[in-house]
Amino acid sequence: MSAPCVIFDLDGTLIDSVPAIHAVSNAVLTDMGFEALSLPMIRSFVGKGVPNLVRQLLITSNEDPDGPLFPRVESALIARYETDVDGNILYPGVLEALDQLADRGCKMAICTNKPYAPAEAALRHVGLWDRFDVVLGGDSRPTRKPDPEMLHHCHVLLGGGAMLYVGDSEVDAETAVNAEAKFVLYTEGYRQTPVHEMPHHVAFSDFKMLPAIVEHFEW
Ligand SMILES: O=C(O)COP(=O)(O)O
Ligand SMILES: [Mg+2]
Repeated sequence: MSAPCVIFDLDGTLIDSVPAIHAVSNAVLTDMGFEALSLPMIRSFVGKGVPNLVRQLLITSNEDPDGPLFPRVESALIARYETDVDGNILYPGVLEALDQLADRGCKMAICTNKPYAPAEAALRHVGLWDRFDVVLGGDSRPTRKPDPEMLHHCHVLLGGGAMLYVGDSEVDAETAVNAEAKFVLYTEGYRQTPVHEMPHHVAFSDFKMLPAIVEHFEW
């Protein structure tokens, strides 16, 4: 069988981006006179894109998520999101795993709910920008995950054929179910649900394991 395409989620899958999102969120909140929030709390807001993050920041700050503060917080957050990239940290073994998958002939893509521009900035920061054939962000398509359209579109842009989707969260598992895609769960990201309660085909905790999972996947 020819090498499958491998489509990756970004936040909590290839990079630990919560330190960056935490710093950006707290800079925006404190600039506006609100209290800073803890890192675990911010982590629980990541996975559904910027609109959800902004809503959660406002709700936690006792503000109306549908009120006039929404666009102000959203634009302040997006402005910083692209520049404050230092807190994006590559998970161990990712580069080596991507090298091995590329050597095996796998086409690879990113399908993230993070908007495209900060996704590009984070990928450049960790040295991954030139590793992917396609990058789609949360604002690249009319809808975002868990709507399957984004994953389907990414797959089409890669040229179709056998495909594995690799992600860390409940949103990714739901997207894979909606897309009827084979889902490989990275267990060390931001999920809040026990692994056995998340629909997945294979789970792994160390990127060293990923090339063998792709090689021996039972279709
Ligand atoms: O920005 C987010 O909310 C999540 O991004 P992800 O889809 O890469 O996990
Ligand atoms: Mg994720």
